Amino acid sequence: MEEPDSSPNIRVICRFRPLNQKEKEMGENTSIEFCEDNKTIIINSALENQEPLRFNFDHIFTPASKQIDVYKIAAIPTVEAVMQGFNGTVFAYGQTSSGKTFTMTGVLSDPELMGIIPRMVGTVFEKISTADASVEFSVKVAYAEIYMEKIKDLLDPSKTDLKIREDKTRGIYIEDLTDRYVGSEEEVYDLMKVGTDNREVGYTHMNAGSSRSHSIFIITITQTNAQSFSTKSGRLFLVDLAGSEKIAKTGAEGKRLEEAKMINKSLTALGQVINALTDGKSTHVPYRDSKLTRVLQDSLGGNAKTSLIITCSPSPYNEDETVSTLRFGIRAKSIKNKPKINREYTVSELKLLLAQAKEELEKKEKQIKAYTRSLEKNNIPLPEEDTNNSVEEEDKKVEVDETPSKSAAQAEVIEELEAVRTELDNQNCLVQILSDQINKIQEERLDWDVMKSSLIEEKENLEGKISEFEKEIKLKEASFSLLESQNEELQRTIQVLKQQNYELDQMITTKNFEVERYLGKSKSQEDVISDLQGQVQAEREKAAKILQDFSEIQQKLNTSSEIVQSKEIESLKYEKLKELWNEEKKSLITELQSKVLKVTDIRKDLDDTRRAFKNLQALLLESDSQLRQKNEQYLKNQERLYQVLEDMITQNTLFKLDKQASESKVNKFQEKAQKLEEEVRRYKEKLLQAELKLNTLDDGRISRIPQMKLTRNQTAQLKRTIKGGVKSNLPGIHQRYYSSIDVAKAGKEDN
Ligand SMILES: Nc1ncnc2c1ncn2[C@@H]1O[C@H](COP(=O)(O)OP(=O)(O)OP(=O)(O)O)[C@@H](O)[C@H]1O
Repeated sequence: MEEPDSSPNIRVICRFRPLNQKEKEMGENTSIEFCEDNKTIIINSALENQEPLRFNFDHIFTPASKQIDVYKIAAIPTVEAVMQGFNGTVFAYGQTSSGKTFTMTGVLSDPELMGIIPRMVGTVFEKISTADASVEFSVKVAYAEIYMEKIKDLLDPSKTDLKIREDKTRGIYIEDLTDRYVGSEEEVYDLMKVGTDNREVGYTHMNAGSSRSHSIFIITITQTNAQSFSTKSGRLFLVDLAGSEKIAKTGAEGKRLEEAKMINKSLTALGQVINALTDGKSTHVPYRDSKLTRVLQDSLGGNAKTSLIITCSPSPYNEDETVSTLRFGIRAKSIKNKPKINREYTVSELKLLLAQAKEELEKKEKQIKAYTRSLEKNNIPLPEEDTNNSVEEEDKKVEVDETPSKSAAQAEVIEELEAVRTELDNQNCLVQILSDQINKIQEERLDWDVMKSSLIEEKENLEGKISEFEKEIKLKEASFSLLESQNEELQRTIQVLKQQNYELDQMITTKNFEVERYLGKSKSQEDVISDLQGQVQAEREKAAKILQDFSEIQQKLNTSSEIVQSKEIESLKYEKLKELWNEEKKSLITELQSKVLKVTDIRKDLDDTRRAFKNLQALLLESDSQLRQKNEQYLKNQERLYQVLEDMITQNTLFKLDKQASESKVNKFQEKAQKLEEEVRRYKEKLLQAELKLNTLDDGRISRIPQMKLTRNQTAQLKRTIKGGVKSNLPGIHQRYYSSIDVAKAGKEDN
């Protein structure tokens, strides 16, 4: 068994067809050199001065390759992946008449020449027949074509302009496209025949049976495990593109010309999508530029494992087209897809997810409680719970979210829960950072408060000291002015005493002069002189007394001047001290003001932080209530799922009963059919005998019995399942000859 492809890249396989009759007539030389590694080719151009071109692909098939080999390499990994629940695409691209339809469909009636599509169908049913009996499969088939930019349903040609839609569970799909349940490969071949007959095919100068449309054959395989009810669903896209052509070369005109233009336009859009996906700089991929690229959106860069088969002609006559096809393949090789298994969860898987979610919820609740405690510890009030919160709205939202697939809804809820959880984690982190900050700020604030009160105390002390100083200064100023006035008084007294001293000196001098004059004039006057001398003596004593008083006053005056001087020095010192203190006071006031400003800032910060903290708390509570609501919703969903499970079990039992009844009916019908066949055989024998008789009697007047033309029954489409390990009841393609459903172009001759 081939291993499914694990690379996300598109696999590109190149196939060269043999030279056709027309090409052989132009010469059998080929410019293609196939290397032994089966991955490289060199094109030795017929043009002069043209360097050989080298191309490398995942595999290259020579013109001698067999259909089975192409199938093994190009398609088996894809069908394996589809059976595992991946989406898979195989599409063929190439010049007109290069062998796309031969590779994709081939000759249905010939086991050797049949192409990829019938072989894949065979593999699907083979895999179902060997699968575990506990797995139930349903296989659906749809067939569409894009012709002149319109999508036509090939299984119901009345649907001619179908629309492309996209949704979460189905991805990109064609709306209203007939999807038929099939139970065997033969049923699929029948539908292929119906579709191929409805396809736009026409004669061109290059290909007598040229496909004028892009065809898309879709097989959807859904597997349900009957025990766990888990489902996987893989969609297989098998695309046969219309061939690109040079209009001048194909000589298209009229309707063919219009078709060719439209084909080339959509292939150009395909090239542009591939360029945008691979050039590494495009921000937009123009999938919507054509129906083809929109339908192939998941296959190109999306959810699918894709193989591209590029088909080429080996003739030098088609060298340009071959090189351009090879370049297309090289570009497509670097497209990276994102394939994933399309599955739905089982009840037990959902239960496990629910248990995990509950565990998460409990963890969150514990965290919330811890935060609430820490908030209370920090004296931060808890915001009031908003009980009016729109539970109804949330319920509605969940209901709307409930898409057709329950598992998708569960997955979405889980995803949302996960998102809420991450958000909560982030918020908790923030809350932690903020509460740390708040604690730090509160500590700082306490320090500031202590500092502030010590500063205020210091300020008050200083102010007290200042007023004491001022009082002292006032006292000293008063005593100083008193001293000054005393000083002035003393000065005045000194002046008076000096004046008196001077007058006394004058008087003594005058008296002395008189005495000397008197002594010189007469001795008799000695008595008078001694009297006068006594007077002088008395006057002298008086003067001496006055002088003594004066020197005492002088002394006093000196001491008071000294006192005044020392007072003056003291006053100067005090002035200096006052000045210094004023400066210090100023700087202290400035410092105090800046500290007060800082405290205000901190208070503001604290208020902001508190506000942010409150908001976070609100968010936390909101998230908490959302989580609780989600949990409730989960439980509701779980109940609903149990209900669905019970319904399904009941249905299953009913189905089994129905099946038994149907089987017995079928047996009865088969018995009846056998009897009828027996009767028909008898009638045929009788008829033959009668014809023989008639022939002997025939005179030419008896007309022939008209032949009955059988038409295929259009059965109503009920879901049909095939049990794993059960072989389809019709013979396989290898045992049956399909003369009536050969592909229109099978074995046709080229022009
Ligand atoms: N590998 C091959 N071996 C033998 N015959 C082939 C091979 N590939 C193509 N042919 C024949 O070449 C002819 C053209 O092939 P086909 O119709 O598959 O081309 P195409 O690419 O689908 O053309 P268009 O784009 O015009 O529909 C057919 O008759 C087909 O049988």
